[in-house]
Amino acid sequence: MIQQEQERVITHHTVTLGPLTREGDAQVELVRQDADGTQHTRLLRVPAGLPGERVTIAVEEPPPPRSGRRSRRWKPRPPKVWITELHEASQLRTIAPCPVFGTCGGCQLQHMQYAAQLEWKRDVVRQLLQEIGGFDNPPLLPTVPCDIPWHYRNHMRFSVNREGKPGLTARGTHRVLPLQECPIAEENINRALSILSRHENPRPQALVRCSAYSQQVMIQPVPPQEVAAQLAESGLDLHTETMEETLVGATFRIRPSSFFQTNTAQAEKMAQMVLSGLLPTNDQSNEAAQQLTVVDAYCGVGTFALLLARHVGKVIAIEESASAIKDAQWNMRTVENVEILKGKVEAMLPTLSSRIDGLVIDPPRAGCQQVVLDALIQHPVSRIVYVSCEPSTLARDLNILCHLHPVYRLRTIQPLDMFPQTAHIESVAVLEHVESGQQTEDTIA
Ligand SMILES: C[S@@+](CC[C@H](N)C(=O)[O-])C[C@H]1O[C@@H](n2cnc3c(N)ncnc32)[C@H](O)[C@@H]1O
Repeated sequence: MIQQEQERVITHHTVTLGPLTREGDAQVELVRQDADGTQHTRLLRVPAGLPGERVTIAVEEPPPPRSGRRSRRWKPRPPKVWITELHEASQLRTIAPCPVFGTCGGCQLQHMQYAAQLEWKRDVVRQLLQEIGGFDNPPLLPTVPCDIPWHYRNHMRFSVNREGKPGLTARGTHRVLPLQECPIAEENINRALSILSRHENPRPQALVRCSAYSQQVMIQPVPPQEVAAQLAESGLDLHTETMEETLVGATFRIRPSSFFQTNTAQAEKMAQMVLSGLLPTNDQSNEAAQQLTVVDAYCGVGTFALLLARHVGKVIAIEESASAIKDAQWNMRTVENVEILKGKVEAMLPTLSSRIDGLVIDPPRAGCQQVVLDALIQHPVSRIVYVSCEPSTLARDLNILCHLHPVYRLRTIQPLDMFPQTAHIESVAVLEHVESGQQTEDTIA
């Protein structure tokens, strides 16, 4: 069936959905036959679908470029696809609570039962470790669940539309869906959002951060007095330049542009995983830990550095962002055994790796640069905890450290669900140095 509205060309197809892509969409192959019998197969991604489901989908072709406006950088957009009818639902399906789920670019998995999300994330990590990492049987532990997989985000960056209303953008577009609440944002962010959405906000964005343990919220740009008064009336403690968050009993100061883990409850579990991955566990463990020098590479505001400093002899923390460094210096102001280095990990770590006992490394999605991996291969470190927000680059780096140069053994790898309802996957891998001649078989410790 073809429906034409002005320039919109929409076709409908009844199909059975295939596996989920890494981005959390269901794949489907559409086969079209030409008059001469030639078959054309087209791979489409269906948001809010699940493997095995029988559905009717609508496919809207992207508009052609306006004549004369085609630049050299123009690329055809993928078609917009959505489910119009669900004929046979998967047993893993649940009702997505958000009215804009499927259209909004924020979440991809609200329609999937939470236990199935955890299992899917583990399977993705396993597959990437096998295909990219070269691990036949990786020591993969179950995904650590988020105890309450809703209202967990302590940081939202809302886009603001022409009318000044904040919201999130629709998938694959810059179109703002104005929102008064979001089911994955912390309740205090939603409270602030509902107030902001009654006013005209400056474009292009409104950043809202909150604490999981207090009424502090930080909003940028700084709201005008009238809005600030309404925020205060609703019980929120408005901060504009810095705010504080608590993690494993320590207080961290955070500026608007500094990185801080987005899910405070899961960050607590992650911090414990980092500590148990790096600290010795024998009878003399306290004394032994006091002898260690460890590096916190890509340290942000110093989360792991501050917690490690309670246990080890010395921590060296490396970070390039000026804003995060200022926060880290404040966070570590009373701690004497942490040295904070401002600069790039790729410039600093090679000068340090020969004299350290442990390393926690938490790079951005792109993973570690080759020069960082080279330094860890040339001067092996006894224990490494690699925290990753992108399992494909983690698998690539583990392949280099454990197989291409078999210097480390992968002891454990564990996904940790930092981002429920979305396709983002965080993992923590623990590596240990293998002396030459020892076997490098991967183990679950
Ligand atoms: C994923 S965050 C980790 C932060 C910290 N470990 C935490 O748990 O809060 C990555 C951090 O690395 C910093 N960064 C990115 N590239 C860097 C580089 N080449 N050298 C040093 N720091 C970098 C970013 O500014 C950011 O603070």
